Amino acid sequence: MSNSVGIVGLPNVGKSTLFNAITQAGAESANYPFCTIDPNVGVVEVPDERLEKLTELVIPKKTVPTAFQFVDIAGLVEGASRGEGLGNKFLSHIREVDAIAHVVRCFEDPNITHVAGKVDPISDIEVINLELILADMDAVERRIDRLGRRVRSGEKEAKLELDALTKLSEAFEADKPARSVELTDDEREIVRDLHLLTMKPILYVANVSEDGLADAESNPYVRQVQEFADAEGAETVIISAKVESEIAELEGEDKEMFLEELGLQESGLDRLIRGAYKLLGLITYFTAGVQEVRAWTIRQNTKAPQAASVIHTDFERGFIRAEVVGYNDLVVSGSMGTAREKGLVRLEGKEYVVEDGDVMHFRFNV
Ligand SMILES: Nc1ncnc2c1ncn2[C@@H]1O[C@H](COP(=O)(O)OP(=O)(O)OP(=O)(O)O)[C@@H](O)[C@H]1O
Repeated sequence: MSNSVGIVGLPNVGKSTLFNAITQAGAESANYPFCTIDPNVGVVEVPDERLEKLTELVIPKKTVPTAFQFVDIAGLVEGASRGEGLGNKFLSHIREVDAIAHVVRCFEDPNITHVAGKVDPISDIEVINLELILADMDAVERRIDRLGRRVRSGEKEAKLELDALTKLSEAFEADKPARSVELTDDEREIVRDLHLLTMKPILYVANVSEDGLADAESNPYVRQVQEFADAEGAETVIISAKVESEIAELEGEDKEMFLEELGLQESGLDRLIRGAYKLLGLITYFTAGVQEVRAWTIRQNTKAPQAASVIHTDFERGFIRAEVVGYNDLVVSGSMGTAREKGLVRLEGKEYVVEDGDVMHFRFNV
């Protein structure tokens, strides 16, 4: 499963600084076979206190967190949809990611040029969003043109498709993204293969200066970003990319001391990782054996055999049943044995929908 979040934003807003922090703090991609090895891809492990607790309980030889990837998508400038800058190449990179983290400059620095001459988060967001909307509009219009003959000959499916495309096209005309359009499940299915850029879930990353981190909530630029995001039903994560790149160089106690000095509970990167994981619609289940305690990523509403397939396809093919105990039940019990004695370990079949925090053991036969 390749879950990836693309980092986008105008030039000089702090994307590379943030991406460097990600790769510095990042995980060995070798541990995660699904991750791409590419200089523009940074693998991050998902911080999860539950995994630490399970490690204390089971004392395994190894603990492995779950991971996903960020992709650095540099090169978006005004006019990209018309081929300016890296233009279409840039847009095709966004097409491949599952969600978007949009970095917005909320720091002042006279020495760092702003492409538009001044710091103006809403205008920056709108420039990028407009490029994405124009690219989507182009894709939708080309599809509408191709449908023409089939619609005229009265084909019912073509008519349904045209209705969906028209709704999207009207939204684009009003500078609204595809994700704001209400589509039926059927319509959503029909337009899925267009991989519309503005259909992808998005979160905004407000990049503030180091000094501005303490009272970021009162930074008017941050407030503007938050209001914009709220109106779209999107989340905002406030970070200082510069500070994150410093934190990423530290480990253990040094890192904790630095965070304490800054008055932070956890790094902004950890908050961003968690926000992005949620944005992708992902949940975690665990396996907990003496060899290895490990977190695994699945989409919400995944049934047990498909959840098992992220460990190995044989687990899905030969799935018999799963032994399941909820994380809290296991922690309260103190051990798998006690949880079993208390009747908290359930046997579940093929139709079981795995929940976030389930501790699973699969029985299979191939
Ligand atoms: N939070 C911050 N506070 C102060 N300066 C910052 C912050 N984040 C980034 N910078 C500085 O802003 C400058 C531009 O950052 P960066 O190169 O990361 O931008 P970018 O978005 O990757 O630009 P490009 O797309 O042109 O590569 C750098 O000098 C960087 O150190």
